[in-house]
Amino acid sequence: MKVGVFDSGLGGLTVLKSILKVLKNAEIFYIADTAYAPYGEKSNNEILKRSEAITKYLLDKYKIDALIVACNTATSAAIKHLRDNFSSLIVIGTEPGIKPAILNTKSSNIGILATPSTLKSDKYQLLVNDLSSIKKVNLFEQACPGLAMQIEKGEINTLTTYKMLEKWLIPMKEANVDTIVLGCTHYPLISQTIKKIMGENITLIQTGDAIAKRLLSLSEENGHQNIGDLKVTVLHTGLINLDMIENILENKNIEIRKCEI
Ligand SMILES: N[C@H](CCC(=O)O)C(=O)O
Repeated sequence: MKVGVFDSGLGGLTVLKSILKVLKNAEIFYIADTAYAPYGEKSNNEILKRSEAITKYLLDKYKIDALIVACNTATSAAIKHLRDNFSSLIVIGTEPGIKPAILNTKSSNIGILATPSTLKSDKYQLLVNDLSSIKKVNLFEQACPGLAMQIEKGEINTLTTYKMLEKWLIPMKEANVDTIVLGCTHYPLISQTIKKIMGENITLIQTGDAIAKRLLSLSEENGHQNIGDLKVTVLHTGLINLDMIENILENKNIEIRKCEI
């Protein structure tokens, strides 16, 4: 079983980490498209072109069987196109976990942190409309320009990141938000900073484990035997913070190298 995973940079490693907990007997190729990051401040068309180029690369070079779009922004811009054009692949995307947030909230006030592109997308709007019948809730949507790049630089705990978040989170805190959807795969990496501002009782929703579970079940339906070793290669198109990779994946045995796409 060969699995391709991609994101604009380090964020998708939060999804990869969940996959590493459940998947065996597979080779995983992770693309951090840092030469084109951030995706969240680019046009739909640019994101779609990159998503297509990366998928072609993974298919031609590594003959992947499954593709995980470990990025909410690329999922909103390109998932339909990828499914239509690469029909031989299992394609799994990443969407903001609004449903688990609705099921979790007691105050009925939910915060959504995501990139500007994700929040502007039709796909996001459709998701919100679809879920609105479950329960009446107030959504506090906040686009976070610049935040993914702070994380790429390794600024997880710095004062600049704290101040950035404080400006966006204080209004949520004042509105009695008890659940926040981390609608960008980079944001679980700053969970601690978010908790410092919102308090330890805040529930933060991320979807890595659900994606990993779905990958395993679709793979097994296709005959995958989940016993054996796992090999991971991280490829990056531009510069990348190596310390961050080690911190996120906790020094798992992985190969890291640059690639041209
Ligand atoms: N990690 C990506 C986007 C970060 C970026 O703006 O590049 C996401 O889930 O939306």
